[in-house]
Amino acid sequence: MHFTSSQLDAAIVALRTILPLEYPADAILRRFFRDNPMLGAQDRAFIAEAVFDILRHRFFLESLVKIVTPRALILAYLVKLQGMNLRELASLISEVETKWLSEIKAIKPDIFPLATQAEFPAWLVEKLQHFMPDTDILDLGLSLQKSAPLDLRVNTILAKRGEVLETLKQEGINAEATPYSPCGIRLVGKPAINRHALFLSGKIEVQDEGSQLLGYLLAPKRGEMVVDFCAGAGGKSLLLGALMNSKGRIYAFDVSEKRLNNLKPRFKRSGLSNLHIQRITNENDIKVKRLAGKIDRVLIDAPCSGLGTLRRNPDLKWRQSPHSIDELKTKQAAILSAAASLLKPGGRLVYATCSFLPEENQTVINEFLAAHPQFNLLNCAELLSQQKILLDTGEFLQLFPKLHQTDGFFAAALTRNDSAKPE
Ligand SMILES: C[S@@+](CC[C@H](N)C(=O)[O-])C[C@H]1O[C@@H](n2cnc3c(N)ncnc32)[C@H](O)[C@@H]1O
Repeated sequence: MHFTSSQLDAAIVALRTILPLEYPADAILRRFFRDNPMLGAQDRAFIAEAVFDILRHRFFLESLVKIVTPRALILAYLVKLQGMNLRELASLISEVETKWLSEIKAIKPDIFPLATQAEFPAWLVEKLQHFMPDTDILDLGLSLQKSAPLDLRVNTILAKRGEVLETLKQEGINAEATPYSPCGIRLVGKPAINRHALFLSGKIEVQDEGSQLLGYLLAPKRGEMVVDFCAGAGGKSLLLGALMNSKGRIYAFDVSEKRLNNLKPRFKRSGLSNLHIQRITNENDIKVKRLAGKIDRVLIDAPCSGLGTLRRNPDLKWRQSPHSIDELKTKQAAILSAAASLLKPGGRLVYATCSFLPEENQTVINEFLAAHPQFNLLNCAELLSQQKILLDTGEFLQLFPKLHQTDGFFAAALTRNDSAKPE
């Protein structure tokens, strides 16, 4: 790799801008690129990769550095993670830096405590130790230090997966069908897919395979009434619409106008006509109450810590805390309880998070079931096998990057007993 001093300087400024982590790293980086239009495509690619890799390995890199500065982190990254040798850097670094970098060259992560090796903050290791042995914590941490693949969802309203794979192949884009999701494609590498004709024509969307499986777990049928309670930018609403062949009605609810606005252009591209996008003020909004007992399928993609997406959002480790997780638990329980009241007897509800913490997952579900005896748990492995998806993680769906090459999703499926009257 030919590496220039201007690339080094730009990466240092980018990292300095991001490191306070007051906002999501990807949003700050996007703004940084907007404010620095003179950076070329190669510079941007280098900076983005360096910044995210440094965040993924920040605890290790910081333990190699005497005084933590953006420059020291980038130099340690180049030598330790990019394997750059000191001769390549000679014209860019001082004598003191050369000496320090040669001293750290042989240091391996395994001499450090578990939290550093796993790249988890101490509070998270402590939480995980309640239900996982240290070897599993390390495995989980290591799997989340890798960068995530780019997964696509074929919009089956407009295209077939085989056709899309063929088109990508003809263009030299290396891609394969995902192992579980019937409409998923996994790319090798990261081509700029959002400028591709398949994307612009609505035939494909970017969506992690794990996220796609949530749609198959809900399995909405044509003509049904469906609610995507925390629709956000609508990744899952669009999949639900395609599974329903655009027949029936989907309400895409969210409290965030901004996120719902991001759904609008995607909806336009999708060829769907059955999506009703509605902002709600909170989970008890009158728009929600009006639909009580009328809905066949409810998806709750709950606001969560996002720790299962650390491959993509490594900065979440510093943006979450035991306190924020306590607050999320309360919010998740309130949303689950409000959204469940929408369900018709015999209907299906899927509660999902991209977290691997039981307190955001099993605990929320178990407490809900204890307080709402008219709801029963359904077995996720059986529901998926009804969709011809052979993936058995037990009664809950629980996905891990190391085992499934997806983000760390959790899902539970519930049904309301036929005999129960809506609340
Ligand atoms: C995990 S994100 C959803 C992502 C989205 N389903 C997708 O596939 O792109 C959680 C969403 O919950 C929304 N949210 C937070 N509190 C809410 C509430 N009380 N009612 C409905 N949505 C809420 C957030 O604005 C956020 O968009």
